[in-house]
Amino acid sequence: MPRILHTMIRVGNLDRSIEFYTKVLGMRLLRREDYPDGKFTLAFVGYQDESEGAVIELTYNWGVDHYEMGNAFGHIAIAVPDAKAACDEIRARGGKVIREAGPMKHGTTVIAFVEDPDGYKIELIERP
Ligand SMILES: C[C@@H](O)C(=O)SC[C@H](NC(=O)CC[C@H](N)C(=O)O)C(=O)NCC(=O)O
Ligand code: NI
Repeated sequence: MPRILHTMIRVGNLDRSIEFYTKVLGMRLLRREDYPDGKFTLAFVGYQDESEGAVIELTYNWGVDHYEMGNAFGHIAIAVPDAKAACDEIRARGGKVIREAGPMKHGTTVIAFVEDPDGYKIELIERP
């Protein structure tokens, strides 16, 4: 049965991103690998091992500290038991909440949005 393994995002500062995904969002750094021939480093972060759940692949191209975000990519979604409490905790840990918890526009699902250090959007979806 195929399954989603990871979503890859390019980041401008790997340590900054690892710090955010582990310390602010509570993920684990699962593995980090340098590819000197390609001048890039990969770091995988997530809540479960890669054999158990989808993860985020942080790609750092050496010397590239900024990417144009454009308007096509949407977000990565995380399930949380209480979206408001999650926003409060993320703020307390220094994270940036860009959309407070509440029912989504045109719908009823309770969501919130957080922005990562590069400006990628992380959606918190309330799943009690
Ligand atoms: C169900 C949950 O996973 C969602 O992502 S719905 C969130 C909702 N999405 C949209 O409105 C998509 C259309 C929009 N025009 C777009 O291109 O992003 C959303 O972002 N709602 C915003 C809000 O504040 O509720
Ligand atoms: Ni979504």
